[in-house]
Amino acid sequence: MAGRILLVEDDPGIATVIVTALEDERFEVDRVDGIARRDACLADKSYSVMLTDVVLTDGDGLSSLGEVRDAHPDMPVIVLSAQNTLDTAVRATELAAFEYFPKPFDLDELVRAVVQAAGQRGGEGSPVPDESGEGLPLVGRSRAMQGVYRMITRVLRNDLTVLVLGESGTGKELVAEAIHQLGHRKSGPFVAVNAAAIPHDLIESELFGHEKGAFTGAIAQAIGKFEQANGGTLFLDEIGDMPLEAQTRLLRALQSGRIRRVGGRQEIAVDVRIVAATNRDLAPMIAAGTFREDLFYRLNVVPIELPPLRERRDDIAALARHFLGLAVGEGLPRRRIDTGAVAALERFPWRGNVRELRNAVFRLALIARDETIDAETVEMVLGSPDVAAEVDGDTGFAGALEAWLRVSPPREGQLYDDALAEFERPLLSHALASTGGNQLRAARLLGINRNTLRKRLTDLQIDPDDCTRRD
Ligand SMILES: Nc1ncnc2c1ncn2[C@@H]1O[C@H](COP(=O)(O)OP(=O)(O)OP(=O)(O)O)[C@@H](O)[C@H]1O
Repeated sequence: MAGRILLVEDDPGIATVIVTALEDERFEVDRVDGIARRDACLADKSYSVMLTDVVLTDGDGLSSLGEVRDAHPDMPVIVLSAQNTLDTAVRATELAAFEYFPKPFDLDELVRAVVQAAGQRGGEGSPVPDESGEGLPLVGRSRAMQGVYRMITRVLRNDLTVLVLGESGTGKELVAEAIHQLGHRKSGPFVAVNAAAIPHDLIESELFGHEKGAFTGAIAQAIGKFEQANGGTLFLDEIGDMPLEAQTRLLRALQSGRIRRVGGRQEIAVDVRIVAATNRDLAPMIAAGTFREDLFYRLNVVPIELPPLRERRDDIAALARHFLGLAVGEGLPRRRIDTGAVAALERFPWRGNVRELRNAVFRLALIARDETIDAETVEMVLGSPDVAAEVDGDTGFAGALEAWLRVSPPREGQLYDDALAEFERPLLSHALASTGGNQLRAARLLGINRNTLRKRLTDLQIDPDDCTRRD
């Protein structure tokens, strides 16, 4: 049995259709037509999910939903209603209903939501099931991930633009794939484009395509990612790395639903669902003028934030076992992991998040001497988790560089100069401040020629007087 469902529905026709569909999915369904019988059932048995209509023979199904939720906080509730008013939807959502289905609804979608809700409640398998009911490779049942799954379910039946946020390696691309595979566009293409991996001058042609002869090297017409994704989902990864001109064209395409190939005249209508992702903090980039605010609002319709792995350590055990399974598929020896090893893995900082954990587990599977990986093996292969955590706290220059890169997208061909200038500016200011503005002494302290210092101050537009005043 996939789970026990309580259906509160007074329309016998609708009830029969729902019961049959759920029984086909191996659910056991108790059907009642009013609030009194509902409460009797809830007092008697435990249910995986409750489905309820709003207008019932003996009252308003929503009015007492609050008490039901308080008495059964783990039971997801799906509200079905013919009253397709915003008010009903808002009331249902305020009562923390798992999903709200306005009638008439698509039966397949309802069944899928029930399967999903039953899975979230703690049944076996992944909380985000795919069409066949098999789990998608999104592992983890931490509270933080439950919030992510909940958001995913909210966007499956619509085309709202989703912005997936989170550090590198947290699973943003996996979330985009899940939205596509579980959503109503699943029969269409899923096309991913990584703005950080494409040279800046080619991004527009990559996204929108180009006509023959549009630029040197455009020897034939090319179809861009937007057109390739027509009818499906376009995943715009590392959106924070997109140059400003391309951002402008992207915004225009999103606003109009039409694109124009580079060098082309014709506007082409495209029907794509956009899921964008970034590991950058876009707010300071917007403030610095490197990311368009209007594009941000256009993309940030439904933000889904993936927490870093260190904030959901209770997922590490399940992820480690999942990756040991994948390792076998990659031809590595079959291994098990004991609780001591899991406890050790839970203490690492995992700056590289799930990706880093996956690589570490693969390494463990490869190098471990015994069939069972224990804490000692973890330490031998990956080093001490406590030392790693300590080093991690002391981020030093590397940490500062990372923080700076997060807000300043590298300018093609300029990164070295930009980063050195960024570092040199406070260094020269510090040297001047600590020598009371005396350039000769500052040059000696730095170990550089006085003329060099003067030239660098001019190049970097540093006023020596400012440095002494500030100190
Ligand atoms: N919840 C998860 N369950 C199983 N595997 C996961 C999960 N999250 C991430 N992974 C795996 O970790 C790796 C990194 O995930 P993914 O590429 O989706 O991260 P990302 O956030 O898009 O990274 P980046 O920002 O660097 O592009 C992939 O191999 C992915 O399959």
